[in-house]
Amino acid sequence: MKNTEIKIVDTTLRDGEQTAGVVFSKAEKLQIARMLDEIGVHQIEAGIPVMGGDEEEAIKAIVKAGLKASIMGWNRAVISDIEASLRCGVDAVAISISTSDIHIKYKLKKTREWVLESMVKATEFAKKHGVYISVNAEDASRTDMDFLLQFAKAAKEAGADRLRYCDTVGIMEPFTMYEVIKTIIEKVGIPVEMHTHNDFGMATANALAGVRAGATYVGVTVNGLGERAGNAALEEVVMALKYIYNIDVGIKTYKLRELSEYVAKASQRELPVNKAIVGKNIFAHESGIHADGVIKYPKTYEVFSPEEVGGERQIVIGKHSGTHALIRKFQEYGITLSEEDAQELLKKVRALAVELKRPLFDKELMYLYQDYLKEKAEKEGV
Ligand SMILES: CC(=O)SCCNC(=O)CCNC(=O)[C@H](O)C(C)(C)COP(=O)(O)OP(=O)(O)OC[C@H]1O[C@@H](n2cnc3c(N)ncnc32)[C@H](O)[C@@H]1OP(=O)(O)O
Ligand SMILES: O=C(O)CCC(=O)C(=O)O
Repeated sequence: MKNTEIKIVDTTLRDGEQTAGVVFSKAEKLQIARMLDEIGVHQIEAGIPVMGGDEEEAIKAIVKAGLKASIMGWNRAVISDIEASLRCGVDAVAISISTSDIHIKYKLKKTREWVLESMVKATEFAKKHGVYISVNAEDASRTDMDFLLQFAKAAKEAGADRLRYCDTVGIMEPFTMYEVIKTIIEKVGIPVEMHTHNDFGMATANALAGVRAGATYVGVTVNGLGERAGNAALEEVVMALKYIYNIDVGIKTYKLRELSEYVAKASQRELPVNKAIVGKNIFAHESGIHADGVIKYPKTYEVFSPEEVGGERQIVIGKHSGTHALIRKFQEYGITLSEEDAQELLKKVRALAVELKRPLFDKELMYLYQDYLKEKAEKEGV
């Protein structure tokens, strides 16, 4: 597949900020938009203009920043929402409406006909104003397939440039996702964006399944922020496309860690140390067999190098270490350990790591080494 075919649509500033309790300041929104633009995302969903106030000001500031990325405003299928987007000067609008019967009946309290009519009216209105249009089928994954196809066809006829398939409650799994997206593309012939949620931990897998079926846009958020369990994470999707599907979407991946750390701080949602791709510990190796392998040839236990995502490798000395890692650690300090010294010292390392319930700092290793030398000298009667 050609690399340029898949486009990344980032919604950190819309769905990401909808994470319960998260608020970005206007300055943070602008800075995140700049960083997203800098790493090369195709489109930034900047927020919800109809909210007015700070949100509207932030979106206007992002538009004025003159970024390379397309700037999208999110809207309900409501004309006044779209008018608010147009006032912000965005070049793209998302027009969203629920398509599942459960949403239509219990949330909107309307009918399928009303949904079609509202979407078509809103799309035709936006089309007249010359903006790019994504029509979003909210709760698409719980929507009757015949109705979803009818909705997608009507969106295309009304002038939509793409359909956003929303797995709103994260209920899909990759095998079904593949079939559904393939059917939409074959039967309607409209470009599809994947918008997946992580309620069952499958947001990234579902997004990839959609790409495999022919979707050409992937909606993501930095660090997987978003409603409830969040959305497919930008860093995961980009790296998985590259290393699992061999699709390079042209993102400057060496800046991912910096972006993730900024968003973690601005959102006050700390990055777990084992967070895929950008966690602090994902290139940390303690186990003897792993550390030995990585010292000899990093690809034995690393799919890509830490530098590629702005991270760094650490060889951690702790309970599970082996002699190869220990010898190498002491080499960093100009100390050559014999095999026998390393074996003996390792016993002390293990005992102390168990006592402290953590790996050891370099300073602690040096103290252990000094103790070991003293004991050895005493034994030898020196
Ligand atoms: C799955 C998602 O992420 S959808 C995006 C969700 N994001 C947000 O809600 C964040 C921003 N939201 C807001 O600021 C407000 O909810 C606003 C400005 C959009 C609307 O505010 P209010 O007018 O006060 O309405 P409120 O939010 O309480 O209720 C939503 C109304 O929109 C209707 N609605 C919901 N979705 C849609 C839609 N896609 N298209 C048309 N109408 C919709 C609801 O049925 C309800 O209408 P009702 O008043 O006739 O019952
Ligand atoms: O993206 C949309 O327009 C729908 C709202 C959403 O975020 C979702 O359904 O998950």
